[in-house]
Amino acid sequence: MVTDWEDLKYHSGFGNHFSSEDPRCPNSLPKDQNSPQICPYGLYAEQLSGTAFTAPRETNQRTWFYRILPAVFHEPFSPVKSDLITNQWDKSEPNPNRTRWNPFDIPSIEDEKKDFIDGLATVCGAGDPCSRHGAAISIYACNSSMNDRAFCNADGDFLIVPQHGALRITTEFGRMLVKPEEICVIQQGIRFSVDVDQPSRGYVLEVFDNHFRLPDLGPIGANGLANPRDFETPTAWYEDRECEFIVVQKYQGSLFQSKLNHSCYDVVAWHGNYAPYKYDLRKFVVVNSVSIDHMDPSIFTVLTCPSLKHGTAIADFVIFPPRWSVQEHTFRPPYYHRNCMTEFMGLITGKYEAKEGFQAGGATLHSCMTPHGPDSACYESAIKDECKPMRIAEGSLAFMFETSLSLALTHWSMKSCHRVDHDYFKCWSSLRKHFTGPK
Ligand SMILES: O=C(O)Cc1cc(O)ccc1O
Ligand SMILES: [Fe+2]
Repeated sequence: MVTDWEDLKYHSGFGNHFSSEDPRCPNSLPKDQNSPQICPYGLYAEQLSGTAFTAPRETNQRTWFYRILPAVFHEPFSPVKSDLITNQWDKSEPNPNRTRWNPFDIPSIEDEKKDFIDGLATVCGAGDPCSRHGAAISIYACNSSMNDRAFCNADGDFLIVPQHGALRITTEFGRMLVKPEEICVIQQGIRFSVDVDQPSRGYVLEVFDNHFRLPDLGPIGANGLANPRDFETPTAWYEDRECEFIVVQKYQGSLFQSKLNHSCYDVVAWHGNYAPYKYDLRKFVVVNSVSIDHMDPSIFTVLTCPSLKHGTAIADFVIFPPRWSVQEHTFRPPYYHRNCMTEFMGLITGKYEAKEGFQAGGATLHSCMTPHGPDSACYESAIKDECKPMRIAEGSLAFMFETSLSLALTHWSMKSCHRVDHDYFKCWSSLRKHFTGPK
């Protein structure tokens, strides 16, 4: 069947309990119960648990699939070698330096065919999927589609930020088109395949502890930042296709593969609240100071993965969208700072206000307590600013993965990708004294 991905229908809302049927099979969802003796259309019922059975009701997440064959129908897993994906940090030398990467290479199809799985490389991370605590940040750079191959992450949830090229993502729940300036979340255990039309690149944040949720709004009130109704979840779609199909599963930081004799996208209907979603970052409602001073970037939090320490995230996903800047007699760019959290930044498009030389498709890492802030040119210009209302970051979109974990860097990111900008520290080397001395 030919799909027009631009016309796909989605369910709207964050964290809702959805009911979804492929329109080709009306009434395929069982009525009034999850496990009838025989399901409609002779489907198999299968539960996917995203939280412990006994998790409190407000956090409990699970989905019921009604599928042609249950996922259990597969050959045993065998290991797949992967040099680029890792969740083992003990081989890394600690390195507190401010690090900047020039745009990560996108492989040309003439050189080497690479799909989303082949093109996924870990940049940094901490913790461990075995103890279910930690996070990892990766880059994907690929040029071909995952034909009859699916990926399934048993270790945690993926938040995917496309930077170049749209992703056509097929999941067990249905399909979603995710373009640059949109993001998607595909949770632990959900099988998905990524198709691309052109060489493509983006960023991935993986969390092991918990699922992402919307941040609390506190005194902001009931509206603002990312509004729940703007999150979109795929609607049921299936194919009944016999073929040689491979599922690649990441488990304890290593890859394994297993063969099926059919497409794993055979879910005719599903219901539940454990489901992937996408979000258009242009819909974010920006809140900021309208009097004086620079607010902390937590006001730009789209999604947060909380830790057990109240108010402290395993990882926040924060964006720096185009907005009005109106604060008076204020140093408007980001302040100089040292942070107990670690900040990884990426640039989807345009420029980042506080830094020359930060390029779209590249990244920066400012590790915990490593000093950073605007470059010298930004400082000199901001202290002379007339502070009139003005648009900032027009046509630009930067983001930050901010984590309470202290991240270790991989050999790939520091050496073999050859993208580290060794002159990054020079951004600050022409800072000069402005001290006027005692009167
Ligand atoms: O370091 C950065 O560029 C990110 C950042 C932006 C900001 O406006 C305030 C604090 C902060 O860490
Ligand atoms: Fe910062």
